Amino acid sequence: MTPHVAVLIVAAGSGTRLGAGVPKAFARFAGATVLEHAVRGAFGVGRLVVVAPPESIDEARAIVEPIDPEAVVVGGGASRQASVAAGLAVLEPGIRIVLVHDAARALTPRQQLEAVASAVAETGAGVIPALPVSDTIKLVDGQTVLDTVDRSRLAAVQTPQGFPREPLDRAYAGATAEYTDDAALFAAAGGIVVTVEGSPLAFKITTAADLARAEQEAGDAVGATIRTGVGMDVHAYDAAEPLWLGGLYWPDEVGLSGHSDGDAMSHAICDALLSAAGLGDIGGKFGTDDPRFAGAHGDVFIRETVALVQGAGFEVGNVAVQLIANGPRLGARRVELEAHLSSLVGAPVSVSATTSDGLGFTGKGEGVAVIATALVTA
Ligand SMILES: Nc1ccn([C@@H]2O[C@H](COP(=O)(O)OP(=O)(O)OP(=O)(O)O)[C@@H](O)[C@H]2O)c(=O)n1
Ligand SMILES: C[C@](O)(CO)[C@H](O)COP(=O)(O)O
Repeated sequence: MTPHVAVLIVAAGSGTRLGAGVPKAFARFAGATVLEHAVRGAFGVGRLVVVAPPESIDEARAIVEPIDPEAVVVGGGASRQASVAAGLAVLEPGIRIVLVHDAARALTPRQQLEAVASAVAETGAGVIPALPVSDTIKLVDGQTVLDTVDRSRLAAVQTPQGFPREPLDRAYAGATAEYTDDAALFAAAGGIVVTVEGSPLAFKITTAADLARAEQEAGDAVGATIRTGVGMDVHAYDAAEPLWLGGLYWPDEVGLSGHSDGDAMSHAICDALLSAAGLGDIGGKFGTDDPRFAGAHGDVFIRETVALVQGAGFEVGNVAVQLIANGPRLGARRVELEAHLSSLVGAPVSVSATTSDGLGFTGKGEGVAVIATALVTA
């Protein structure tokens, strides 16, 4: 995750044109709400702020927090613009780039969010994804056609719309009119806006037909390729070593021995990811004879592994990992551990722990075992 980027997902609309009987963010397709799909698609790109219908903040939190425990959820306003303003008001001071994103564009590829953030960092301008217009466009008065518009100069624009934070804050603070998108408001305040290529998958769910299309697109994606993988690692305790587990340092805990830092949790995650992508295992990719990895911390292995998995054409869906050991006790740091691993993997990582009831080497306190599973899609 890039710590100075925020993704502000506006989800406070009523969804009148959809007519689902619930606010559009809570309408469902492909087994999840519109909001859940949108948050999963944006997770890991930056700090998440979700703007929800004010009367349904708890319902929104119950959807958002299992995916990103650090996300902030606030109530929105009567217009999209007011909802964006409510989200901007709670951004942390360190945020320098803001991506404003419609929850209603729930299937937007993560690459589109990353491309917009990179383009804002490179250009310092407002950046919006756009697609060419494929229909012939007419200027009409009622049913009378007045003219044919030159479509080569038209673009249909999507979200996320990305901006440097300070000029965006200023533009919102000074806005005196309602705009249908953030780029128009930013440009009205004197900001420069450029486009990057949008994606057909970033279409806005507006009507019932759009929701049916989302169902079909999500089904097609699932039908494409889904793979799971499993990984396991074991390390012996070594009281002379510091403890590194899950990429975190654990002061006052007995360490683990190993060629690297003995971080069995990170290594099991790498094996699960490599197994899911059909890329072999950690021993084959980062051999003990490779001096680059002698003493390396777990985050080095996880980053390299995720790059290999992505290079093979896969996106990580999620990872689940279980520690089997007498110690350390994870409870007090589980949220921190999950957030850290999730940001390394770029997808949700859930962590659990158990003991083996005094049986075997983990039960006798000789070492730890860690099992991980991973899901990837292509
Ligand atoms: N007061 C509002 C209005 C809209 N939005 C959000 O802005 C995005 C684009 O709005 P749109 O798709 O037009 O949603 P609705 O306003 O809900 O739709 P409708 O006009 O049909 O009621 C959506 O993610 C919507 O939740 C919002 O956060 N607050
Ligand atoms: C921001 C937006 O999604 C860009 O296309 C769009 O303007 C919002 O649409 P709305 O229906 O007017 O809220």
